[in-house]
Amino acid sequence: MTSKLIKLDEITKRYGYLEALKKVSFYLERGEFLSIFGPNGAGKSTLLKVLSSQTRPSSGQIFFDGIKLGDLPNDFRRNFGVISHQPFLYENLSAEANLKFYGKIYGLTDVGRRIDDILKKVELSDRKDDYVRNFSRGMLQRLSIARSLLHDPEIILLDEPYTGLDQHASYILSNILKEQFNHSKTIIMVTHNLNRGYDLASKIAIMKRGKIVFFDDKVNIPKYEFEDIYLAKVS
Ligand SMILES: Nc1ncnc2c1ncn2[C@@H]1O[C@H](COP(=O)(O)OP(=O)(O)OP(=O)(O)O)[C@@H](O)[C@H]1O
Repeated sequence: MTSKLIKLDEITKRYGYLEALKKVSFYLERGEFLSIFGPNGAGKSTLLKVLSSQTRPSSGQIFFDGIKLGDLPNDFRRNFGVISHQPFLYENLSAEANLKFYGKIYGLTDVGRRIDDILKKVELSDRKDDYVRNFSRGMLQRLSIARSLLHDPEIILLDEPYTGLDQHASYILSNILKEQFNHSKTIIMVTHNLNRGYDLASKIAIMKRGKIVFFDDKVNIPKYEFEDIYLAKVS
């Protein structure tokens, strides 16, 4: 086992003539929390999609634990929890039925206990029998967080997870992410919220026009300087 849990080697992603990612390289060790910032269109979501195998890179290699993505067994995807713009929930099922469905896909044996625990964490226990079609946007997002963490994944990828969450729900999510980080999960989060992203992270990346233009340990970046660094890198 290598300490480099995730390694990207010159990842390029083209959509026609547009290069959404241009030779992106970095690595993360197990248990790190990387926050990725950058303006609209910088390639942040594309990077997460490539990492979660939702789209293939045009060139370059991704390694997990030293093994090429293409050489990993199919069930390797179980190691991922992905929170993206799509909730991946069935509107005509209750919250609990949705989670049971995912529990079955992941072959979880203790699904009842896990569902109770995770619904408690996202504060939806009292709505577990309600149809998802009647959920507000923030409740959908909370259930989507519950769905993505139900199988206790090693690697958590989040694309703007605070979108649609009110202050209390944002607080709940931050606490869940801190807990996951304390349990040595490896986390990559794309966010426009400099403050929150900085506070949670152990590493910081800034992207611009498909390139990583800044990548460093948070300990090297005083918080009071971070906004200036960000603005200088993206302008
Ligand atoms: N499926 C696609 N087909 C064609 N172009 C795409 C596709 N997905 C993304 N792009 C383009 O790739 C570039 C990077 O998009 P991406 O969504 O990765 O940016 P982003 O940094 O996540 O932006 P935002 O902050 O607005 O979410 C953009 O120019 C976008 O228009």
